Amino acid sequence: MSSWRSQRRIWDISQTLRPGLPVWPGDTAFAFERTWKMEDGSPVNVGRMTMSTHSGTHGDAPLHYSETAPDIASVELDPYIGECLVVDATGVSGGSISVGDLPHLGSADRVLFRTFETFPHAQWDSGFTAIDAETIKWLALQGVKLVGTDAPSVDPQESKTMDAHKAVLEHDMRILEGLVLDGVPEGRYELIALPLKIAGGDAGLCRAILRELPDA
Ligand SMILES: N[C@@H](CC(=O)c1ccccc1NC=O)C(=O)O
Ligand SMILES: [Zn+2]
Ligand SMILES: [Zn+2]
Repeated sequence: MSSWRSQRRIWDISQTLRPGLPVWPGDTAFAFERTWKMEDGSPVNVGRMTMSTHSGTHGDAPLHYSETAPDIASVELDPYIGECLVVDATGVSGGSISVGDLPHLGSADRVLFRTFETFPHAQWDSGFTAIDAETIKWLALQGVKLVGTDAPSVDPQESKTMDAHKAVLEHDMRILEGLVLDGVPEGRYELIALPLKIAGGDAGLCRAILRELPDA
């Protein structure tokens, strides 16, 4: 084992940003180009990205669903680092996770839902599993501060009322979307998923990981 590799297993639960990355219908396509090239005599290679704030694995800012709420540069970082519970919701039918679909959670500050058996890296899946607003409210009452999902949104794609996001706002919770949880067993992990500090940002790209908890 490499000397620098920690003893605690790490799961990279982030999408790879790349040209052709499936994005929300009508949203900005991901693009990457090199603007300074060593092959052209530049001392370094430098790239430029064009992307939506909601591309790939990201954290929503409250500003995304409320005009007067904080941007992603202003949110506290505590929700994005700490123990979390991964819940297997791949068996949920009916389009969204209801309270009845939840297992016994025990105490959990952060809950991540795995809705895909296999994450759709190559194509957009508009029929993704959302989360009922009632489920968000129930989680908040259990003390949950952050809800994550491998789906591109906590609301259904066709939602205009954004009820799940509004429930998150009501309870001042935080959201991670576009996680990749394939092969991650249900259970408790350390979550590290800090959103980029973007002034005025309605969301922030994350490099999200799960790490085995230290031996109790
Ligand atoms: N990840 C986003 C998805 C989303 O709602 C969205 C993303 C880009 C453009 C429009 C969107 N939503 C509604 O029109 C979300 O926070 O749910
Ligand atoms: Zn989002
Ligand atoms: Zn969202």
